[in-house]
Amino acid sequence: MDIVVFGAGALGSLVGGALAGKHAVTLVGRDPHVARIREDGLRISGELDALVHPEATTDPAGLVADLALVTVKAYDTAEAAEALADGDVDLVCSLQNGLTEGTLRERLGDRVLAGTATYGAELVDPGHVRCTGLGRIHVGELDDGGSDRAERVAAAFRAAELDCEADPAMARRRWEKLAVNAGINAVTALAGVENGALAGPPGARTAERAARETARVARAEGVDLTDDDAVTALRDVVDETAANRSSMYQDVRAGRRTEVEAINGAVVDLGRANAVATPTNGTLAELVRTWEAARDLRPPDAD
Ligand SMILES: NC(=O)c1ccc[n+]([C@@H]2O[C@H](COP(=O)([O-])OP(=O)(O)OC[C@H]3O[C@@H](n4cnc5c(N)ncnc54)[C@H](O)[C@@H]3O)[C@@H](O)[C@H]2O)c1
Ligand SMILES: CC(C)(CO)[C@@H](O)C(=O)[O-]
Repeated sequence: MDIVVFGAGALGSLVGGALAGKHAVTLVGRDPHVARIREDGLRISGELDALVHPEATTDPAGLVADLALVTVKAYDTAEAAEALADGDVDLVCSLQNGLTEGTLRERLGDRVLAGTATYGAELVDPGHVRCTGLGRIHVGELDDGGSDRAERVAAAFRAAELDCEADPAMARRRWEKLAVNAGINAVTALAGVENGALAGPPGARTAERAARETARVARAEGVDLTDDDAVTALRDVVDETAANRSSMYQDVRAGRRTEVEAINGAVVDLGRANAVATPTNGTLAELVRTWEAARDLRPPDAD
């Protein structure tokens, strides 16, 4: 399978590098990471160990592939969609956090599949990505139901020894992951703590309120996710990733823009559209925005 990975950062390099052992993979990213891959190959260390030589480019024009994986940060999704629309890709699958498939579908139509990834990846140096945790990838139709194309994508991932399954209930899975991110990411980023700090009060209270709010919005959007489902998923991830720093915590520590708009912000926006109150998500979003604004990390048109 010819695969383009659009957004060769931590997750894109890990997944794209793993796929490169079995498929024709082109990583689309930026220098110096791309330059080093072109020179010396891509080193994968940590829970996975490989040295692979995928194609790598900084040029997003004219991409042709059977499958394009989108692994840019949520706030770069529209740009990725534009670039892919100018190319010739048969299928697109996001592995991003947050609700980004709508932005992709606006530009790319029904070529877009939904995806979630719980592998942990960290870019160590240009040309070197570390797998910080094995996980699972789920792919499927945005509007639920199984499909041959989702099964084909999952089989391609499994052929490269990635843990992947096609999920006929991706809407529920995407919202469950959103509830987990809405609960963990902002609280750990603002409090400066690893995920395990949310195993009990006081952090658990705020995290679980945010997760319950997200479940209520999910149900208003027609997705069958109970408050208990959301809290159980949150508690399981807190337990499984107790020693991890969430991606938003890592972004804040590095002084980078966060994905708060695609996580807590998206919950608030969709809550408003469905007349569902989301006070905890609203407060978390405003606090992270305050941090971003103090460092000029917010886009000029942001409210
Ligand atoms: N890192 C993880 O462990 C992990 C796990 C699960 C989900 N995710 C999600 O995956 C997504 C990516 O996360 P990440 O940690 O890999 O972020 P990252 O910042 O390491 O990678 C994104 C990469 O995309 C590149 N990029 C953005 N726009 C581009 C463009 N127009 N052309 C070329 N390159 C472009 C950036 O330069 C960057 O290297 C996020 O939504 C994140 O929440 C990450
Ligand atoms: C599941 C998760 C919250 C674990 O840290 C991860 O999605 C992240 O860090 O964004």
